[in-house]
Amino acid sequence: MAVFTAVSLDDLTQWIKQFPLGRALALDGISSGIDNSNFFLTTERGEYVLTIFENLRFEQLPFYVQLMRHLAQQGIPVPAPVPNGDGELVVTLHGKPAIIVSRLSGASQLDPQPVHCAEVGRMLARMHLAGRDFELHQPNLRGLDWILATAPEVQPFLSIEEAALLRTETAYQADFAAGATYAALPRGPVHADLFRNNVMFEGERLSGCFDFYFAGVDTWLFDIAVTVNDWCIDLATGRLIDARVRALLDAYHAARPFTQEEGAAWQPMLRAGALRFWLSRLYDLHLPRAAELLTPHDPTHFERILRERIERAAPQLPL
Ligand SMILES: Nc1ncnc2c1ncn2[C@@H]1O[C@H](COP(=O)(O)OP(=O)(O)OP(=O)(O)O)[C@@H](O)[C@H]1O
Ligand SMILES: N[C@@H](CCO)C(=O)O
Repeated sequence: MAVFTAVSLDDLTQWIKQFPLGRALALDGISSGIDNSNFFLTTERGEYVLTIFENLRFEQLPFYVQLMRHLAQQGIPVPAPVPNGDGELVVTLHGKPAIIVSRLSGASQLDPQPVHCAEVGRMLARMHLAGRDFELHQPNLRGLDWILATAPEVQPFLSIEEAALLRTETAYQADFAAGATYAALPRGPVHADLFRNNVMFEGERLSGCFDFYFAGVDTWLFDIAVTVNDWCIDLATGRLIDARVRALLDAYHAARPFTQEEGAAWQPMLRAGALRFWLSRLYDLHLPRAAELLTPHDPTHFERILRERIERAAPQLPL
């Protein structure tokens, strides 16, 4: 279940009048998702998604919502937020921040083939380029600073082997991020959570991506590493599947060519992407928020991926 705030069609009768969407005709709770309450909303004007934010506050939302608007305006297939009559994108519903966005067509592709990975790579490159002139700035809130602050908090819950891996990898990433190669990497707004469940396909064509609530400014390569670590692996072992990696990277490179520095940073960045999700999953498992309602994701999946990336070289970036 993933509707934490109950909303009925009756609740929307007055509320929806602030939007240029006509009357609300149907409202269906969406069962997937672990952070927010989401509903498919049909109005006289079309199909939308209503999101009520359960954890993010008003002041935390402009970066994410404006970024979606900016990207949608540039033709990237992301949900477009609908402004109300006063031009506001985030409004109150049942005392919580809420938005209405356009509904994307398609369905998740949970068994991706190289053709799907190529679509994801092409879209990610276009998204990075389209974000270059986005004016708001927020760092990646799950970046290195967060990793360095959070690792000590989970250390007491770990086995000796896990604790050693977390310590050595955190030190490795801090060292890598202090170097000249890292400093030269191109940066901008990144999605930072572009997993299979956040992308829609119609057949072999990518029809959209969503869930921008981990977006922030970081290196583009970090975003690519996070994406490859989910789309291009054998889920059971975490091992990279070369044909998928090649397809994703070649398609990305065709739209936004990689730099020499990115080539040099690729292997460490794949490790950074794995470390970030291993740590957030460890944190959610061992230090859940008081109001956490759903089962946390399995951290050992990303521990396996991290060990794999350390032990086995990944295909190089095309340069
Ligand atoms: N704009 C959209 N168009 C079509 N479907 C959408 C849209 N936004 C969300 N959905 C659907 O709602 C589901 C939940 O959305 P989302 O993943 O953003 O929720 P969440 O609670 O933030 O999830 P999580 O944090 O677990 O990824 C998605 O899996 C998707 O099926
Ligand atoms: N993609 C994250 C969940 C938050 O969206 C994970 O797999 O840990």
